[in-house]
Formats: sequence, C-alpha cells, structure tokens
Amino acid sequence: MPLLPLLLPQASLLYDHAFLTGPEADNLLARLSAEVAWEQRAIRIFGQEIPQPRLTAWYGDPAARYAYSGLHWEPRNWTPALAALRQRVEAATGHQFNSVLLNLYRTGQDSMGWHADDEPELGPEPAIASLSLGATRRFRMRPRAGLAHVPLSLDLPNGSLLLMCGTTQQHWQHALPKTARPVGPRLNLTFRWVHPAG
Ligand SMILES: O=C(O)CCC(=O)C(=O)O
Ligand SMILES: [Fe+2]
Repeated sequence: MPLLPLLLPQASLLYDHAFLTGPEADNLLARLSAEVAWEQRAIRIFGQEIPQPRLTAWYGDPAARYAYSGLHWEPRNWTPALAALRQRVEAATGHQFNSVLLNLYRTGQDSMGWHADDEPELGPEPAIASLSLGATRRFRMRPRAGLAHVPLSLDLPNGSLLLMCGTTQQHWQHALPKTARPVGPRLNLTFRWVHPAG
C-alpha cells in the first residue's frame, strides 16, 4: 500500500494502515519484544524521579546521541531486524533515518503524555516515521497554543506506518493515552534523523 496524505492544517502527515502484512507485523512484534534491550527509565519532574509508564530502547548510528526530558541516550547498534526495517521505511518514505526510538506499551495502563518531538537535535522540520506493531491504540493530536484547530484521533493498527514531517511538530502535539479496554502489548518504533551534536 502507498502512503496517503491525512489532511490536517499546518501539518504534513502521510499514512499507510497496512505498511506490513499481518504475519510480518506479528513476527516482528515477537522478535523485537524478545531481542530489544528494554529499559524502564525515569524522568525528573519537579525534582522527583518518576518511572516512565512504558519500556523504551534507543538504537542507531554511533553519532545519533539524543537528549530529551533530561535523559541522555547512547544508541545501541542496529540489530539485523532493525536495520532491515530502517531500509524499508527509508524506501517507502524517501527520508533517511539514523536512529530509532522504541516504545513498548505493555498494557492499556502504559502511555505517553502530550509532547511534540521538537528537540533541537531533530532540526526545525523533522521527518519522523512511526511504525506500530501489536494492539491497536488511539493516537491523539492536538494543536499547540494559539491554533484554533480541531484535535485528531487515529487508531493505529498492527503494521501501520505514520509519517509526520514538515511543520507538524511546530504546530501540533501528540499523545498515546491510557485505555481502560483490556489490550495486549503494543510496540511502536519512531525512526528519526538526529543531527550529531556539534
Ligand atoms: O507510541 C506512539 O504512537 C507515539 C510515540 C511517540 O510519540 C514518540 O516516540 O515520540
Ligand atoms: Fe512523539
């Protein structure tokens, strides 16, 4: 399936609900769940260490060092599965990526709060390719302050690919809220280009 535009003002979104076939996505979920070096990291909020409500891992080229929410990330070396996936995502999107952030939402109680991926290392108009595996979860987008636009909700199924680029991060925030529905694990990979620290 090709990537098709999703119309959202002052954003640039491309979406393929079936970038991977069901069996491909199922295999990858099993493989990555087992082989990725998952960690539960803590972020510092008002002087308190709060464990993130999900597991994470960071893989990439050695130059792709990254800092967010006060955390520093040294990339681990690409595994064969992640390197192959990077190539496919690059071919489909026409963008290059030197790193991938993986998030594992173990249950409906795992989540990600409102944020924009607007760290300086990503540059002003980052292309971020988000691949979802496992349980369908609702991805939300809301306009940043001063923009009178309607929020967007998108259910991201197993094997779907969402590309956020252009001015999306400047004008919109996104989140992956908790859900009370009983859901299985969901694994999300966001491929990024991190500009090496100068
Ligand atoms: O899990 C998702 O779909 C969103 C992940 C995300 O926003 C991020 O890694 O920055
Ligand atoms: Fe994000």
